[in-house]
Amino acid sequence: MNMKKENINKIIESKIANLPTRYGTFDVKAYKDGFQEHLAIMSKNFKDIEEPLVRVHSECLTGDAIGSLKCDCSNQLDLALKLISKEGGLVVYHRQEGRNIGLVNKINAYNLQDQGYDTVEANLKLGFQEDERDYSAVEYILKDLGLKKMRLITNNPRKINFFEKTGIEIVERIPAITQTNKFNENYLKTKKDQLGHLL
Ligand SMILES: Nc1nc2c(ncn2[C@@H]2O[C@H](COP(=O)(O)OP(=O)(O)OP(=O)(O)O)[C@@H](O)[C@H]2O)c(=O)[nH]1
Ligand SMILES: [Zn+2]
Repeated sequence: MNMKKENINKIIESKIANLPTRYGTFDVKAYKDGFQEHLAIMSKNFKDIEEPLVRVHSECLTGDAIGSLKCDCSNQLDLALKLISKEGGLVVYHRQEGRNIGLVNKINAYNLQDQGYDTVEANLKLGFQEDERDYSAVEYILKDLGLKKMRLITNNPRKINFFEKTGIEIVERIPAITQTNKFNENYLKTKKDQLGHLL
């Protein structure tokens, strides 16, 4: 499931295209790494900014496309797109659904959560690690786009640890904190208590 280092050489890149959105017009570039296709979404002034905002957003079909209230993904994506359209920067839409266990397994994890397991316990019960994501394709993308320094939008210390080792300087961490609701309260608490999120 994890992306292997050796696959990185085989990444196929698209050209850059214009994408008008409700947040403004972005430049987009797609990358294909095996079965996973990722999207870099850049503000028009991205290349001119020395320390751009960067958000690495993990795919969440239920949150991003359907408006699920079980997680904070949709709100975080909205926040990131608003911020980069205002201040300049980049969102990498990283297609590692369900912390890279895929949609079928994530829905099975939700089924276990319906029975009382939390987000970490459910992953473990299904035979996965609590977080199966691998950010090496994102590293490739950031370097392809010439990024040297960034203001990283995240609460996740694992992401920070990974990108600190890439040689790209994190000059600032911007919290990705959005509104909680009664359905995602426990999810956020588990992220804080068990996954170490800076919430
Ligand atoms: N396996 C699993 N994945 C989930 C669950 N809820 C959300 N996800 C996935 O988690 C990913 C988002 O990760 P989060 O842990 O919410 O946030 P993060 O990206 O690690 O951290 P931030 O940068 O602070 O937002 C997306 O791929 C979601 O599909 C769940 O209950 N189980
Ligand atoms: Zn989500």
